[in-house]
Amino acid sequence: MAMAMTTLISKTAISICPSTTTSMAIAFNSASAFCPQFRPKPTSPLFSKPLFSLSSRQSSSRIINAFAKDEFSGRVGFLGLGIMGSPMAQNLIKAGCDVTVWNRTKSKCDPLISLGATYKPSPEEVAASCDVTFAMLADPDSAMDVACGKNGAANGMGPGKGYVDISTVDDGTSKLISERIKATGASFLEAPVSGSKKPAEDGQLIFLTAGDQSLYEKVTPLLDIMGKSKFYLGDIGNGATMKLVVNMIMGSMMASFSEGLLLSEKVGLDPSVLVEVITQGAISAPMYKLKGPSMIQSQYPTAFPLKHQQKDLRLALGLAESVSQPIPIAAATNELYKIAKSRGLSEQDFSAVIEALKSNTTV
Ligand SMILES: NC(=O)C1=CN([C@@H]2O[C@H](COP(=O)(O)OP(=O)(O)OC[C@H]3O[C@@H](n4cnc5c(N)ncnc54)[C@H](OP(=O)(O)O)[C@@H]3O)[C@@H](O)[C@H]2O)C=CC1
Ligand SMILES: O=CC(=O)O
Repeated sequence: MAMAMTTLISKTAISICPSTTTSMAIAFNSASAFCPQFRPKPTSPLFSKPLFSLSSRQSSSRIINAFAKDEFSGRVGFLGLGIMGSPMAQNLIKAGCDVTVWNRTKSKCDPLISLGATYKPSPEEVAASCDVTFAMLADPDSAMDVACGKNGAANGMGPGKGYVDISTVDDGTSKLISERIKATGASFLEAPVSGSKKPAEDGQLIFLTAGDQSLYEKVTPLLDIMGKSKFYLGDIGNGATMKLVVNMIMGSMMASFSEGLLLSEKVGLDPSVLVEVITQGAISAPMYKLKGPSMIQSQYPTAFPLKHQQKDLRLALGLAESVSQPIPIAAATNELYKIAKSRGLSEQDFSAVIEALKSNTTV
């Protein structure tokens, strides 16, 4: 399994052509055919990337491939317009894509309709009217329901179409959705994202994709509008599990950071100084500087809802169980998020987990 993944990754890496001015120009002209106002993101000369990922700039050869095949005429569906789905769909519209939207709570479609999106009253009708449909749903149940339920997207899928599920779910759910979509003759790609509300707004997400490689290639220009990089990880399930491992680590980091902030305060240190010290050292992570100051003020403006972080920990525990891997730190962390949920903090940012460590929750 590990061997197979490595092979795939290196094949992907080998297939990247070096970007030249000419090839980039051809690529961007082709992308413009899909989304007329498509503009490449400026790339920093200092930008560094892992060997096996594709930054927007490097994937120019794939943009050419996608349009040379001309299998999609460019109608893009988007299902699920929450914290993440809304800005992602907005970026597609702003890039000039022909976007059709649906959301369970219809009012969340209105700002996108104002920007030029078309509305359809069910996932089935979105899928039927689009060439590729993205889905950004809360959890495994909603992802399954929107894809495979009554009036679900699968009913509108068929040969030549593609379904890209970007929700964070477990590999089992992703495989079930894939089977249902592929039974219609359509292609399926799982593509959960790393990066939160702000990266979604800024088109700076990281896509963790797996499934039909031809669909990956076709939607490359769209992923490049919404994100800064993407990984193609091979078989269905690999993207979902990579996302769960990343979020398992993130949840534990936040819990540990919370303990540190509270301990420093209790022993008479200034927690803001702790944040500065961490920021300058080897354990620095953008998250600490971003969330620390508001956590110290007991403010948790929602970027990544705490209920979703707990869902990801729960799914990571299931994943670890399936391969008998002990993850005691994640297990303890999950309990902390459950306490936070029981204190009514589900809809707040996941940094509100710090409240579970306080004797009296005041939020
Ligand atoms: N926020 C973040 O920082 C990140 C989130 N993620 C993941 O992305 C996904 C979406 O997250 P986010 O946008 O933050 O979440 P939100 O809670 O803001 O949005 C969830 C979306 O799912 C829809 N939904 C929920 N339940 C159902 C259902 N039963 N049937 C149909 N639709 C449903 C909601 O519809 P409605 O509006 O009607 O409630 C909404 O569109 C999650 O899997 C999350 O783990 C990944 C990376 C970052
Ligand atoms: O899933 C959350 C994120 O920040 O990534």
